[in-house]
Amino acid sequence: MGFQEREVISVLQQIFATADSRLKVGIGDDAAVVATQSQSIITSDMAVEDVHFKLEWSSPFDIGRKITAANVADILSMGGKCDFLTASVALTGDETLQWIENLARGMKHEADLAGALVVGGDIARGPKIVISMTAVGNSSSPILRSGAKVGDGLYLSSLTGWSAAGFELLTREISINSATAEKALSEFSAPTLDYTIDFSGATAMADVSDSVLVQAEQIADASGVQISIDQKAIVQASEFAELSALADELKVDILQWILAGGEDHALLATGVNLPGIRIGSVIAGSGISGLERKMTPVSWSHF
Ligand SMILES: Nc1ncnc2c1ncn2[C@@H]1O[C@H](COP(=O)(O)OP(=O)(O)OP(=O)(O)O)[C@@H](O)[C@H]1O
Ligand SMILES: Cc1ncc(C[n+]2csc(CCOP(=O)(O)O)c2C)c(N)n1
Ligand SMILES: [Mg+2]
Repeated sequence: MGFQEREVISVLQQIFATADSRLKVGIGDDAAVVATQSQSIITSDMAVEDVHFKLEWSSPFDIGRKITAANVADILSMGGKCDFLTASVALTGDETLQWIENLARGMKHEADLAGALVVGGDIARGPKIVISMTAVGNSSSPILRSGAKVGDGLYLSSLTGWSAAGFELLTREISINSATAEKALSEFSAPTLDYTIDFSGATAMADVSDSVLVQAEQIADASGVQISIDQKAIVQASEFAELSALADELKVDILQWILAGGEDHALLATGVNLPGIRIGSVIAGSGISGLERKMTPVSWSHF
């Protein structure tokens, strides 16, 4: 074992140090003390070694970014802003102090982008690395999955499928020297969140963790509507051609990546005249429609 627990805490204390006035008591006591808004949004998300990441595929910095992004995205998808994060980490003991430091630096990097503070966490030994984060955010008018209305459009904040493309390159051990392949690998290792998109006018929203199809179905079910996907509109998206070239090279169905791939953490929203990419419509009925029959997309499922 290359480190002591108190050394790790001391490194974390330095990395997450802040003079932000929202934080009253940070790392070092039994719990953090923070100034919350009158209505908070709370969510948790975890990443498990060999299920969400592999040590040979991703740097500790990217693993830290990815788990933080996954948590922050669940706050953004409620129409909220993320304020605080905690990070509970099981380590095997085979890591170096530097590996742990870089994991924390990745968390801090993404937390900074989100305007959030890492205020605490926990460390324990485990048979594999497991990272569980909790995020606390705020919104005076949260956007739920249940608000989609007939007549709304279905919008993506950015084109999905990049993370699935990176995952495919890694699992098939295909090495392609191009900016497109680089982008896919980078989006898999740590997705770029769409912090600037204004979906405040959305009637319903979810972040794409499992897949566009799974999340669209969740919105349809919660809202009591049908969501019709417009495959022709997806083809018009600005990044489609670039991703399509990579899909052709790998001989895969690009719609499998875009509609059934997960972990992009793009925002999927319904509403009228929203920004982003319009990929469908909300109509009367239930479930998902509009897919060409030949396509039977399978999305990620843990069990
Ligand atoms: N172990 C658990 N205990 C209590 N509630 C849970 C547990 N696991 C999930 N939930 C709740 O179930 C709901 C759906 O969770 P799920 O993790 O599928 O959604 P999500 O956070 O959008 O997805 P993702 O984890 O892929 O980001 C959420 O309200 C979540 O809080
Ligand atoms: C090593 C490795 N194998 C497979 C995958 C793919 N993967 C894991 S979880 C998930 C969906 C979201 O899960 P959650 O709902 O838990 O956030 C996907 C697409 C990966 N990232 N790493
Ligand atoms: Mg979510």
